Amino acid sequence: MTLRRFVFKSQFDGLPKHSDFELVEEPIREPAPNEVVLEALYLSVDPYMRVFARNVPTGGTMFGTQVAKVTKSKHPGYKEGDLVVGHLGWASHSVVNPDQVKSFGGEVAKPYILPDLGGVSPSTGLGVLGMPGNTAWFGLTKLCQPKPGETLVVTGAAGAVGSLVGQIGKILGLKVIGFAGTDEKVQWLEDDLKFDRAFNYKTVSVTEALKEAAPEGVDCYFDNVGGEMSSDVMNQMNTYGRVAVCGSISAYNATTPVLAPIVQPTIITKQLTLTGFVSSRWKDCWFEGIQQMLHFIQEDKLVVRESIVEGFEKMPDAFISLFTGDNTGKVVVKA
Ligand SMILES: NC(=O)C1=CN([C@@H]2O[C@H](COP(=O)(O)OP(=O)(O)OC[C@H]3O[C@@H](n4cnc5c(N)ncnc54)[C@H](OP(=O)(O)O)[C@@H]3O)[C@@H](O)[C@H]2O)C=CC1
Ligand SMILES: CCCCCC(=O)/C=C/[C@@H]1[C@@H](C/C=C\CCCC(=O)O)[C@@H](O)C[C@H]1O
Repeated sequence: MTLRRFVFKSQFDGLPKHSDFELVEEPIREPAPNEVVLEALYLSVDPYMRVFARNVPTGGTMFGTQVAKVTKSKHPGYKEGDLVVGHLGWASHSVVNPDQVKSFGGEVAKPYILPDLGGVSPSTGLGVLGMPGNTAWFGLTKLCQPKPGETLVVTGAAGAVGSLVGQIGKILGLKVIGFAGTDEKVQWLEDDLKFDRAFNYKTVSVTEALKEAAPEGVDCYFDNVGGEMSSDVMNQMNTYGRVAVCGSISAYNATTPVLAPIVQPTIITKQLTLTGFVSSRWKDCWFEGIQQMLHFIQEDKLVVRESIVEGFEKMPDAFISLFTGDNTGKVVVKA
């Protein structure tokens, strides 16, 4: 039996390329005491990989999370057939001691057994019932602290996190306005996800769109893209508005520093609160977040969409699609 893994061949320069990765194949060794053999079922590609790949040495396995099945176990906490979510990288199989698995940042991050999802696909353990779902749920509720009747803007609105943020906003009684990069995505947000309004940021002025759609002003902004769009949104915010600074994907592939209109005068005069965050901030209530999102699914309150890419060898294609906007909802690779 062999395993395949993608190694990082050269540092990214601009948009990631296929030639930045190399697929290598090697035998799968037998597990030692306290080790398990894991077979990847679904693998996640996420925008943060573009940013933090600079920490990976050339020849190192690309990092990332996956849902994997335990196929052999010599560890008392795991049995054959268990499904786990873990930082196992871009690898088709792994032989690891779960107690020693580390995230790309170097912290020990023991793979967790996927909770009972009541028949929902295990792939969602990488999306709505995992990191992106918790990012949306906790980021919106804890940092934007929305009140019913307020107006929420979300950018990257048709993606893994953004599509959930907007829908949670509707569940919480907000007026929701989304920005995404194609007319099809805009239509999906309005027709299927019931956003109050959505706009294609590539063809409209964000400022004019908000003056028209939110004349009352914006109270909460869930920022997935950064840059000029975010300056434009903040300029339309109300006094004491709250911004959850989640991501800045508009600049991840930039080769020179990205400039955007300064926002300090707006932040000061409107007394805005901007809070940057990473989802692990809520690691102590991680499973509560998953249960909350599962309840929303079971109550038919959430439309969950995945862009499933078939085949482990397609990992680079799936990853690149995040930056070309080819995905809608969560991108997952089915091994
Ligand atoms: N703080 C945290 O803990 C976390 C932060 N994030 C951040 O949230 C954001 C969304 O992540 P995620 O939901 O996983 O990814 P998405 O599923 O939203 O995929 C990325 C999307 O970003 C949009 N995009 C790409 N390039 C640009 C650009 N130049 N300008 C504007 N939009 C662009 C594309 O949609 P379109 O067609 O609309 O352009 C693309 O589909 C990212 O910034 C990510 O880094 C994600 C998870 C956790
Ligand atoms: C400018 C980069 C913004 C990245 C935003 C993003 O997508 C975050 C995702 C986190 C991700 C990375 C978290 C922390 C980085 C620590 C840096 C380091 O250790 O070198 C991961 O934790 C999943 C998401 O919560």
